[in-house]
Amino acid sequence: MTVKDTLGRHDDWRCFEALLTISPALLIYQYMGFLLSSTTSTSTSIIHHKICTTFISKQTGRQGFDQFGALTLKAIMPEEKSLTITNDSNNKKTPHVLTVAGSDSGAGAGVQADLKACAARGVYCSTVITAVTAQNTLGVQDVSILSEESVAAQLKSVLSDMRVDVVKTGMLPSIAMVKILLDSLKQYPVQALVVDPVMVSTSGDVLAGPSILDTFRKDLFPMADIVTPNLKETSALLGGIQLETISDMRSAAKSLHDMGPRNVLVKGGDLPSSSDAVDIFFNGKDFYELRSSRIQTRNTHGTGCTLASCIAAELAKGSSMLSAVKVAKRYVESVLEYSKSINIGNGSQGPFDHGLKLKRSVCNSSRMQVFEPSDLFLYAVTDSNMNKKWGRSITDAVKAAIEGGATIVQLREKEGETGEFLESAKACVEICRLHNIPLVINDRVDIALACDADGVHVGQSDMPVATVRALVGPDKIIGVSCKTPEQALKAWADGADYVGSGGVFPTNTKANNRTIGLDGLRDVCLASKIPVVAIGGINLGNAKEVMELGVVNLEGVAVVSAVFDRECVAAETRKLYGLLKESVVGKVMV
Ligand SMILES: Nc1ncnc2c1ncn2[C@@H]1O[C@H](COP(=O)(O)OP(=O)(O)O)[C@@H](O)[C@H]1O
Ligand SMILES: Cc1ncc(COP(=O)(O)O)c(N)n1
Ligand SMILES: [Mg+2]
Repeated sequence: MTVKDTLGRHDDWRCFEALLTISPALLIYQYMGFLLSSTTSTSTSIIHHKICTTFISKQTGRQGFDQFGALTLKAIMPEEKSLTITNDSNNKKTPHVLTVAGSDSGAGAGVQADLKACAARGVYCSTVITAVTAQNTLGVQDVSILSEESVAAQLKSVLSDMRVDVVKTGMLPSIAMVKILLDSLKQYPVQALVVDPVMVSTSGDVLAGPSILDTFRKDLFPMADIVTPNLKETSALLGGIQLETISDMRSAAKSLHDMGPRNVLVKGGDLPSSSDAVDIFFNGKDFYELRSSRIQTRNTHGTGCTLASCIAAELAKGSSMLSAVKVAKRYVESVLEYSKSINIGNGSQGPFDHGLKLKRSVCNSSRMQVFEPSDLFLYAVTDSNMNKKWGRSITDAVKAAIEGGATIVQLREKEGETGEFLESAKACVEICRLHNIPLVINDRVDIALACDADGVHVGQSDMPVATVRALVGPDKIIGVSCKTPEQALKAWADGADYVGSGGVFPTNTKANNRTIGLDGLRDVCLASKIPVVAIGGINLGNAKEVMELGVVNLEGVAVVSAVFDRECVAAETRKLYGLLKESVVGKVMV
């Protein structure tokens, strides 16, 4: 009987264990053949995984079916040519944290904070909810504890199917729940257990009563890779001791370590005597004083949950404990600093912004509109040499172009220092925002991100569009210079928003650039799936001719010298704008 036959009829892996003792190599051989020749269902792939991990650990003394395990298999069966084992990069496992915690309706702490922290740190997060709290920035208004059966069922659903790397616990409101969790972890071991012994919310409301303390100390802590109590929790766990100094925190970390966890982090967010936020990390051997500046903000609700989730996330990615803790602390400091002035709720403890995104819209500095094809109507592209020649700053050039009617601006600064360029770019962003005109940066994705420009324009030999898109995110504008229909189609497929097509006419700004003429422009426009702006040698003398092509997708013209190599930028831009408006009236699409 082959493994395939057996898998068809049984979901019980114990029969495979028996087979394994008879002929492990044969079984693995058949298993690999099966794996390669069929699409496996979820339940059979769990069985596969178990067979493999058991076999590999028996043979090698190592845990898990990793690249090492795969190589071991190859070593056992070198003659088997069909045994192609995918390498790690193709077979990368998604780091996965399971949080076992309470829900916070205000979404500042609890499961919601855990999900956001893991998402922000690039780790998948599943959830087992232990309680549902009604909570906001004023405090906790209600707590409903879920049934033990429900918690057990949630644990089983996730752990039996989803290959969790790290479990992180938050609110565990009953002794029975702690026991259920520990039983589940015995059945489905994970790489690490991070315990945030949540007892009291920042607002002072009780989330797990004192009766749980003994279970935490005796049952949960010995299983933990790290425990992360705050000062109140540390005091409660140690019989109500006073914690006023960093030296008190050190002794407390030592006493907690004696209860069995492999590492302890005593969090000092609430240490009144310290102007820094100091946490003490103890690994049983060395103490580390982890310091960050104390951010002055009301938005600290959920810092503890976030810190523990971020530690779990870093561990799931493969970090050592100390670096996981350091990264997590730095992350909390950054999000607090970023979110210090965001304003959610009327109470004294606000949530913060894990995704580092809300501030912009709160400050209303971002251009909220999405990109419109009509934005390309009169596209002004700056040139550092021309500005130098006429003795004007980039900001003055941009202001004048906008005054004259430019509908979009691109900073194309091929010379000069990065620091200086960034400062000018930031000033231009402000000007453009004021007038609700999009600002795009040529080539320099780093500058575009640093000044929060509206987009980037890249050439064929600059950074690939798909990479730019991955870096700048879904909401920035990306433009690409294209000479051919093929390039225009690729630009669209890679995630660009518009095409700049040319040079239409010969130009001094790009002396050796091949021109495509009006015919080339028409071909690109007809093939394109995104709007096109014509560029290259366009001026008052020929702009009308370009627009009167009347071809589909052609939305406007881009100009450099025609406006910036002139004494009065605003006046020239205005003339051009008028001309374009005239030619648009009665335009016929081909
Ligand atoms: N105002 C703050 N500025 C910077 N870091 C802070 C601030 N408040 C708390 N932290 C940090 O946030 C983490 C959570 O700490 P703490 O607030 O003490 O825990 P909990 O949220 O469990 O009460 C710790 O690393 C702490 O140092
Ligand atoms: C459901 C739930 N879990 C944990 C906390 C603690 O978070 P914090 O100490 O930041 O208030 C909370 N308030 N609510
Ligand atoms: Mg706190």
